[in-house]
Amino acid sequence: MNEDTQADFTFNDLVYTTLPPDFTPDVKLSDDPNGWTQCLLRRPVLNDILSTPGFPSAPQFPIELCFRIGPSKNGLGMFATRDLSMGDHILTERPLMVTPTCISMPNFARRLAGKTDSQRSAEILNEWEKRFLRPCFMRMDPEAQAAFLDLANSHTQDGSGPILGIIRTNGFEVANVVDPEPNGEYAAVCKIMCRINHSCSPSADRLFDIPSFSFQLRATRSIKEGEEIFVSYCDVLEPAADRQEYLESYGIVCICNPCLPDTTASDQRRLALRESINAIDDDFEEWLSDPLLADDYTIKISQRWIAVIKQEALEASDAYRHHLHAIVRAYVALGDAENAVRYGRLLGLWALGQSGKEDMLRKMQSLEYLQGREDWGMRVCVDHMDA
Ligand SMILES: C[S@@+](CC[C@H](N)C(=O)[O-])C[C@H]1O[C@@H](n2cnc3c(N)ncnc32)[C@H](O)[C@@H]1O
Repeated sequence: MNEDTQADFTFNDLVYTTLPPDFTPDVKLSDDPNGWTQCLLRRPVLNDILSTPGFPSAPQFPIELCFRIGPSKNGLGMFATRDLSMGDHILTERPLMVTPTCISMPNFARRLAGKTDSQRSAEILNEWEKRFLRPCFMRMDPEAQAAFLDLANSHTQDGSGPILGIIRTNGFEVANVVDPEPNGEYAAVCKIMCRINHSCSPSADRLFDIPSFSFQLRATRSIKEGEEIFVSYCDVLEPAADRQEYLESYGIVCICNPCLPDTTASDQRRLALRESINAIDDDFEEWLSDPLLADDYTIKISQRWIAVIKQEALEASDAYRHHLHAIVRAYVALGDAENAVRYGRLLGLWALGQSGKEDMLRKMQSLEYLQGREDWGMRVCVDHMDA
């Protein structure tokens, strides 16, 4: 890549840029094993990224290769090549491209007056491709362009150009790169991570680390050698019909287990699970202040919900974190060292899977930390027969 194609250029408030910045002449994308990302960003977002503490830093890679990409029920997919446990690091990857999911075109909109809906839609898609996405694509190294064009495209019949079609099929939300204004989300396309298929009971999750400008993929539950690894493209606690509506943008008719008819029982479990989160704090306060309630009152409640989470294979969902935390909090309040550490470790592994950071795991499985909390031993154990 040479300096001409590396230099930033702006279009209205949008900036075409290469991250992390590197202006070394004659350096090719393939010369750096971590690669670069071609980005189209609004100026405030770019400024936020550039001023993030630690940016730019080298990505942290897994110790060994533990997956392969191969044929699946849904085109290519990712498969484990060894047994994996919750929190295990599967992949680190810098995206090929990051672009906004929504672009306002106020001047262009005037040209659409008097056209039919389908004409308007075709012209908007064409403008988006030509004016906004193609310049970003043209900044890529030829190898990156080839890898990008090799990705799946489920939008070949709806008027999307090839670049937009590939972004719509593969784009993963970059959760922590967001404009302050409405519709300010961004989508990232990666060479390897975009081969992972969707499941409404996923086994892995991805997180984006701004300082290294890379995704990390981690297991959210045990995965057996040879098993396909899935992430979720949607909110897994939504009912099946709502999930399906969202998944249509990826060109997916989901056929994973919880989406197979009849979905009523699974929908009810997921809805109840979502609502269970709201009751956790009230149950805990009630338990703390009522010595007549059994010592394991809130623990049993959360354990029952964790059984539902396992039944639906939803360990990746936030509901798992909430219920693990509720159990840790109860054991801490009871001053039960063995169980506080046991569940603290599970909570730490969950957090590792979501954040890629080991410090939470170290903290949550440390008895010293748990005993140092102000709520340690807070609930006075009473003999219920005498109470
Ligand atoms: C991000 S790509 C995943 C990798 C893709 N299978 C490939 O061959 O490159 C998304 C596409 O994979 C397919 N896909 C992924 N998950 C699916 C699922 N649960 N059900 C049906 N199709 C799925 C759809 O064609 C979707 O448009």
